[in-house]
Amino acid sequence: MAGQNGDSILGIDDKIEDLQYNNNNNSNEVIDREELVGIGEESSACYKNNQGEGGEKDMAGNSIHRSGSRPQLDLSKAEIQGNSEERDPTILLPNQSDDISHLALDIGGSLIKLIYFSRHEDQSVEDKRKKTVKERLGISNGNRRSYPVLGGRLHFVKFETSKLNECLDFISSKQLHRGRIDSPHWNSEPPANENAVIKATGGGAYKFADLFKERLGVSIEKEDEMDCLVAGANFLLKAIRHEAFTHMEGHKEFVQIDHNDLFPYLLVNIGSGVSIIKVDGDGKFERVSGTNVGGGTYWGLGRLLTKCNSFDELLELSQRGDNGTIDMLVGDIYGGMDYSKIGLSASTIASSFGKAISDKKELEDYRPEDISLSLLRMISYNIGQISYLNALRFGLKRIFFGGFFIRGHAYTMDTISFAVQFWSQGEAQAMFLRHEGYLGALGAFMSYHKHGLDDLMVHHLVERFPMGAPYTGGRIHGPPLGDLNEKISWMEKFVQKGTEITAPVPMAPPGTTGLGGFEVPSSRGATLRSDASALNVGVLHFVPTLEVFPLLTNPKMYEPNTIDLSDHKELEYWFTVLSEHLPDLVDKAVASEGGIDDAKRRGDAFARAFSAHLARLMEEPAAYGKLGLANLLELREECLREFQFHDAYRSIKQRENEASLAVLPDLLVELDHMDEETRLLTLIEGVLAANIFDWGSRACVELYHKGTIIEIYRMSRNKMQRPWRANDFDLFKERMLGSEGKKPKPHKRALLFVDNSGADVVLGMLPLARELLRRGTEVVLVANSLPALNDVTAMELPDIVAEAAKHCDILRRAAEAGGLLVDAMTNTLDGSKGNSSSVPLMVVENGCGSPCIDLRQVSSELAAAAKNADLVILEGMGRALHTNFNARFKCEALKLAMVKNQRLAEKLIKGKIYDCVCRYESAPAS
Ligand SMILES: CC(C)(COP(=O)(O)O)[C@@H](O)C(=O)NCCC(=O)O
Ligand SMILES: [Mn+2]
Repeated sequence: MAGQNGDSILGIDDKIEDLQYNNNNNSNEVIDREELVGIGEESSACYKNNQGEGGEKDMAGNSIHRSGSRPQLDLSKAEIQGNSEERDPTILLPNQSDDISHLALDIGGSLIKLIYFSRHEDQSVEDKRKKTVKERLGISNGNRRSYPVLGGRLHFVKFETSKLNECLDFISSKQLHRGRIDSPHWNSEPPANENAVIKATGGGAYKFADLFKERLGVSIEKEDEMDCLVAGANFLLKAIRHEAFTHMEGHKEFVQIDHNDLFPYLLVNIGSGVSIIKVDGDGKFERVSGTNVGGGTYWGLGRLLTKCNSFDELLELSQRGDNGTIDMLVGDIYGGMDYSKIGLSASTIASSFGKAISDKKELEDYRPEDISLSLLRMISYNIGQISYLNALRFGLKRIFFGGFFIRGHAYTMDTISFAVQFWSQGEAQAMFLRHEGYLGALGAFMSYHKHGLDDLMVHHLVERFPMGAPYTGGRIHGPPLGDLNEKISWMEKFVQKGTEITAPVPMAPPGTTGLGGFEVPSSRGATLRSDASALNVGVLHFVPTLEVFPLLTNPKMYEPNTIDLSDHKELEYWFTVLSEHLPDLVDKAVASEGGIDDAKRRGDAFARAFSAHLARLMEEPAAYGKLGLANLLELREECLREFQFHDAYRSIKQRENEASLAVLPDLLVELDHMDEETRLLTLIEGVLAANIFDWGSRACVELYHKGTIIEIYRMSRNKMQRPWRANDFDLFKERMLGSEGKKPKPHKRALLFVDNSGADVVLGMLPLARELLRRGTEVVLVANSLPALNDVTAMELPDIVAEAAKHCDILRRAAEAGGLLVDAMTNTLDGSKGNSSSVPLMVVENGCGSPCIDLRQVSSELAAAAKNADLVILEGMGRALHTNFNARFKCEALKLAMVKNQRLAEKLIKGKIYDCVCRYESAPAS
């Protein structure tokens, strides 16, 4: 191994230095095959699948504490009710013991909407290191509330009101009614059952109160329906980033709502009937109008006229309808012509169902499809028009539509939008809500006192889309299934249905006439997913410890994603990349769990689940909110965790750490023999070169089969000559070393967002950190909270630092000062007990478990560390390119990455694969 046989770590005298990168598509060969003779064995030993190594040990052999992102659910005795081959079978989880804190219901005329909150187990381990870091960073443990707010998840479930018993069974089987309702302390024991109270709104809260008492022994506390609708809408609009969207001619676009400029607005809730509410603030509203022609009318009339059995079936029929056979159109009156003088196209509906007067036809002569579409258009236009007239009445520009009538149905939304646009001549805007049907239930939920959720903000909420009940849109009740065997067999049985479902996305090109009418409904796909809206609602995770990164110059304008996936070609490309990577990822994941049969089943289930997500998003990219590459990469990690793969690259990371730590001492010696300027350049080159160790890049993974870690590292260093494609090194050098004899002040505190394990962190970022420490700058290493690909985590870093510190005084003293060596180190370089005169080296977690980082949601630890920082260093493709490439900071920023993807290199830096980015941005003038 290099360093051990006398070769220079930096590649001087390197015997493979003449080897060239070859950027041809199929051959990312860095190392000539002949040169590889003799290293094959070592190579495969380094990178072979670690079958049979299922242990959960860290580098030091200690057990790893897994901070799983979900508590385990008891799925024993879970069963499918009825025929499991049915389209929407019901699954009950009789022994599920999720820790339910609050349950709220909206019992409407057609549907029961149920929301419940399950707490996270408090898994935070407050070790000595964390305590020291907290002390250093001045983070107090005091809570601004008089009672704790723990993280947890909010689940959304619905039932047909006609099947109330199913709802009661569900509540009972999951013991939702025995929650810790109104307990001032969430960790106290549940109250006595006989006093249990459930908050509920909607007419059914009155109608079915006795039944709830009889069946569940709980009292229903009724909440006013309008209060609840408004509270629910206000909560969603303030707390969920991608909640409201416009939908015009099949095009969905999320609208950023400014919390300080939300009121007044018009809320139109389309349930069985329609309520039109002017909202002026929290709890300040007036029901200004309404109409009895609503969802109930569509369903009621539709059922009579078409003999459909369900609302969804009726809606599905409309997808194939042609309302022109039954509606009287302008063209029917004007001999096929537009009535252009008043802006009406020939296809505009002059009179809904108007043709039925003149035709000598009976009901049976009309196609049910046409009737359904005609009804849908009639009701949607009418609601849109009445809503607009009310908006006009009060001078309101924004109209939010909610209620389960909409069901995420593209054509319904287009029709309403069209009516608002047409009558307001573009002055008013119709917006829709992703949680459209849950406003009332959410409001009832918000009415519980002391759950402490009222002042939660956007950054406290993370929406996840686990596989399970909501995904297939079946009547599968309960939270997304918790995990393991039942879940896997569920996946095996049902995921196929999930991928078969066709989303209500526009299939036909936009077809307006320009004169105020659709020629063809632009959003009518061939088929309609039966339960469109359920698919668009995930599980809301409340993470009260998340904060906005304080060093962002303009958090409101901040967009983490660099690549715009609304470009369909781009979307297709990245979907292909992720799909093609899947078999390799599954191999690694299964191997990380010892390759046993259970792991293989889980691996298969993961692959199906993730592919189903991709298929779903390919159909409707905005299904889960605004989609960026970072979301896709995070979704993959979440999906792995869902199938209990907590660290697929664990063994690989461990090997790479060990190999890199073995050569670190030699590297440090070499660096120390250099003058300041050469050293700084060498350090930055080192970071860029070592970023080649990326198991998420197809090209890099191919490389690893051709060389050992150290060979690849040295080769990469040798190819690291400047100019780099984006090269601000001279600016950075001037800031660090000064010019014309002037010595600049060192930075006070630098935040180093580290990326991959192994050479990347050990031979790249740690030596850079050491240089900063040497200059008197405090260094905070910022690492992932949860594993993602081969990224190093905050939990793993202290051991790595401790190992490195054994051979370096600067690191040792700084690590001691930063509380990293509390009990990890015994052998110091000089055998002495460390003194803490050094500036500290600290480690904080970033709050995420993805290769990218959204700086709107970071850990409170990181937010605290940022307060005194004057330099941010973002490293790696995920953190510095896919996300944050365009982010602007209040302090200086250095973005370092090797571009390990040809397409990204062309797009971002007009370069080629393996080009490097060194972007330095000075602090904006204050
Ligand atoms: C997942 C990654 C962002 C990780 O890169 P890193 O942040 O470790 O530098 C990157 O490997 C990536 O974008 N991979 C997909 C593209 C590809 O395989 O070419
Ligand atoms: Mn990485």
